[in-house]
Amino acid sequence: MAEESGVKHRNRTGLSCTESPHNDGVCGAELTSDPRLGVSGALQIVLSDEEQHRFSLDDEALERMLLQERVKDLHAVVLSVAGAFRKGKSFLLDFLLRYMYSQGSDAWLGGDDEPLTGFTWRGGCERETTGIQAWSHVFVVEKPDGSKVAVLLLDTQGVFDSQSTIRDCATLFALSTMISSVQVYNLSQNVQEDDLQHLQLFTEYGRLAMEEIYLKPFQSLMFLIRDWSYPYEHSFGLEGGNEFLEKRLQVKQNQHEELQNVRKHINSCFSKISCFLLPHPGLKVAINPHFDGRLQDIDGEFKRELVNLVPLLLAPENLVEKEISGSKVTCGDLLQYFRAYMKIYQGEELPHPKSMLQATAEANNLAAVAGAKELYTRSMEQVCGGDRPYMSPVDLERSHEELKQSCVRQFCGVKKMGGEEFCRRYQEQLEQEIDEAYASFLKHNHGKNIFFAVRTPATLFAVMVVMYVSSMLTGFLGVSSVAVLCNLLMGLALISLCVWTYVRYSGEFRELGCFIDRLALTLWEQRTPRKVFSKLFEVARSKMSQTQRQRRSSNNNIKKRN
Ligand SMILES: Nc1nc2c(ncn2[C@@H]2O[C@H](COP(=O)(O)OP(=O)(O)OP(=O)(O)O)[C@@H](O)[C@H]2O)c(=O)[nH]1
Ligand SMILES: [Mg+2]
Repeated sequence: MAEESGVKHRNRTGLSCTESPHNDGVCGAELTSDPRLGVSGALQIVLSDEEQHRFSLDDEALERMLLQERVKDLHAVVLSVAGAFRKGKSFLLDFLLRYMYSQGSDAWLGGDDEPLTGFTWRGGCERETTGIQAWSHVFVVEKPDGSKVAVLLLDTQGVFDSQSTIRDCATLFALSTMISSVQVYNLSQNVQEDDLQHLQLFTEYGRLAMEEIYLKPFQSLMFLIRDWSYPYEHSFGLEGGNEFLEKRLQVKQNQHEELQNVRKHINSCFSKISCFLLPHPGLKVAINPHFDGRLQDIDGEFKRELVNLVPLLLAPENLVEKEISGSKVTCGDLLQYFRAYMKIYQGEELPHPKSMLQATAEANNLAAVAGAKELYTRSMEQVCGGDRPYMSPVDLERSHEELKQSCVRQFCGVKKMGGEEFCRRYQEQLEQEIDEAYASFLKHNHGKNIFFAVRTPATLFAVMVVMYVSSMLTGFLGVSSVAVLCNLLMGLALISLCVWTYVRYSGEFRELGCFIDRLALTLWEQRTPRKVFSKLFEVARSKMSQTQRQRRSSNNNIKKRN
């Protein structure tokens, strides 16, 4: 009977989606036997990978649902319910389904002893819904102006369950907010400051993923406060809710900047914000493990307010069509947006939202790293900065080691959050950054060495001298081809020297200057002039012996002829 700690309410028929003509051709749905709901069901459109903490789109199921002939060209109205887990989101959505299926009947709430079915809901403390589910039946509704719209209902994974990271929660909340035209933010008892802070974080994560930032990136947000216990201050329903929310979201002059920013952010994100205060549904709903959603077990006050709430969201005159960049979106377009947004969240280009402690600990540690590194750079500038003369590398290394140690001591001395293990990672980062800075100081110091400064012109000059002597020698020995080659190389060295001087003087064509420097360095390190010279000498010697041999044989021939 009981699954985990509560009874699941979904009533599967076991029918396959292809067996019925009434199921909109959508597969993957959990089918229900409720005659009101037909054989439609909850369709898992965003699947969550528990281990990898990744989400994926069931593209095929979504395509079959949104590209049905009867809805694909209709403007979409998307209503989603999101918020903390175990707060009655799926339960509420099942009443929304009853309303949609009743087609305007006043008795839409149903009979007293009918179990509540649709999106799976249950009692207990463990989470139920995962990823994002859509009701497989897309409702076609005619608005008072005669236009037809397609209404989609989305149920989302509750945030802050014990298995999801902040990033998972932010991804699902942001995705559902970006896709929906009405987002119901389901809260319990009150609007706490952390509820607002999380809404700020999640909507900012959504805004980041949108290609262009519009003045108001999202449409309608309704704070739905369940188990409202203060009707004597703000009455149940929309009016009391709006009064209450206006007070909560008010930006006051004497408010701390942090509080002001949260409020300004939320106000700036949504075109319309409202609030509805819903009473407690009664103890049977909250704690009876056998409660299956029958109206007879629900408090009258709750039912009265439910009758006011649901038409506010779904009555034809109140339906809000989904708009992206100012134009209304059809079901067909919605599929493309869903795919595009999902891809962004699957990629790695967005920053990862973190828990408050982790973000604060990171900020603490990064600030301490920056402070310690600045101390190192400043001190090293005094030791071997731009205007200081060349310093012996041994002394420089000694200064570096001393400063590094004192900077690490400073880093360890700063009070930081996150614990020892966490801080050690940042200490390692600091040490690495200091070593990199040292490498650059070392290079700079090296550049001040007079010998280093003249290395390129000295090498080129040496090449010129060697080539000059070689060309004289080989010319004298009669190996004119080698002499010409030597002259050519001497000319090239001279041109390189001129170019290098010009680059150093003007600061232009620096790539060319670097190339000449690298060439000179290679010659310098390999002692190539010496090698070239010995090679030339060898070539000249072999040429000489060859000409001597030729001369000898021609002399012999002459002698023979005589
Ligand atoms: N206190 C209280 N409980 C409610 C309310 N509405 C539904 N419940 C109960 O809350 C429990 C959880 O309902 P669900 O609809 O499964 O909750 P959920 O938010 O979808 O939970 P997850 O899918 O795990 O995120 C059920 O036992 C409902 O009977 C409400 O307004 N107040
Ligand atoms: Mg649920």
